[in-house]
Amino acid sequence: MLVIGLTGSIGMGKSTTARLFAEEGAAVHDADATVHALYGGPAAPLIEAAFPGTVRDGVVDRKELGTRVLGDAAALAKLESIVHPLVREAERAFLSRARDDGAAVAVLDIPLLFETGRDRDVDKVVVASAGAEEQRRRVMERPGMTDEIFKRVLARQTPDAEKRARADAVIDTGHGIERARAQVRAAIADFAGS
Ligand SMILES: CC(C)(COP(=O)(O)OP(=O)(O)OC[C@H]1O[C@@H](n2cnc3c(N)ncnc32)[C@H](O)[C@@H]1O)[C@@H](O)C(=O)NCCC(=O)NCCS
Ligand SMILES: Nc1ncnc2c1ncn2[C@@H]1O[C@H](COP(=O)(O)OP(=O)(O)OP(=O)(O)O)[C@@H](O)[C@H]1O
Repeated sequence: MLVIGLTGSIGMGKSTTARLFAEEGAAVHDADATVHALYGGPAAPLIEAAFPGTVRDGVVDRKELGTRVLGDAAALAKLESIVHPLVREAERAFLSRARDDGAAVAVLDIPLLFETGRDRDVDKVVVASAGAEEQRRRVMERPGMTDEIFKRVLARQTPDAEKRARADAVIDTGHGIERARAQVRAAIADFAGS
């Protein structure tokens, strides 16, 4: 089974690209979605203990948690030390299931793939990317997003140019779905032949 690590900076089209891989038959695991699911279950008591007042009715309030951690490097590091081991465990279980199911291609969608050294754990790295202007436009459309938060998230992420330079394939999400789909197909064909 070929294991692809899919990443991209905030708003660059990772989730959309992951969906395109799924439509080509790949088994796909989404780290952000796993985090969100954990916040409604097993991680909630751990988060409440570390960041009191961020859990309501047993579910982590992500907006409140984001406000607490995105401007505070030490708080974000503490949150990541709680969350990342749980996400890695979920990824291991997913890969084992995908192997048992006979999947030819598995995709791990990991926003912090390079930042956490996970690029070393996968066979190929795919980066979703669009221009900086398009990225800003997409992210600023989101409810509650501010210039300040956007800057802080970017500061924590490996720059897009470096991500692209380190990728085995880049998917351009700035020019519509069909162009991105063709590039996803080309990447799968290229990896299958190498
Ligand atoms: C800060 C939180 C509460 C904000 O939640 P929210 O629903 O608003 O955003 P969401 O989770 O969908 O993330 C959106 C994007 O933000 C960026 N992002 C998320 N976490 C981080 C982080 N620790 N460092 C840098 N960028 C991040 C990624 O590009 C991600 O795709 C949440 O992202 C979180 O709990 N992050 C810590 C866990 C983590 O590191 N997740 C990344 C994948 S394992
Ligand atoms: N190939 C594409 N063509 C047109 N629009 C796209 C394409 N890829 C992504 N988009 C649009 O860009 C926005 C952000 O995409 P998406 O949610 O996939 O990004 P993301 O990288 O997963 O974001 P985040 O880092 O915040 O999780 C969405 O509105 C989506 O519809």
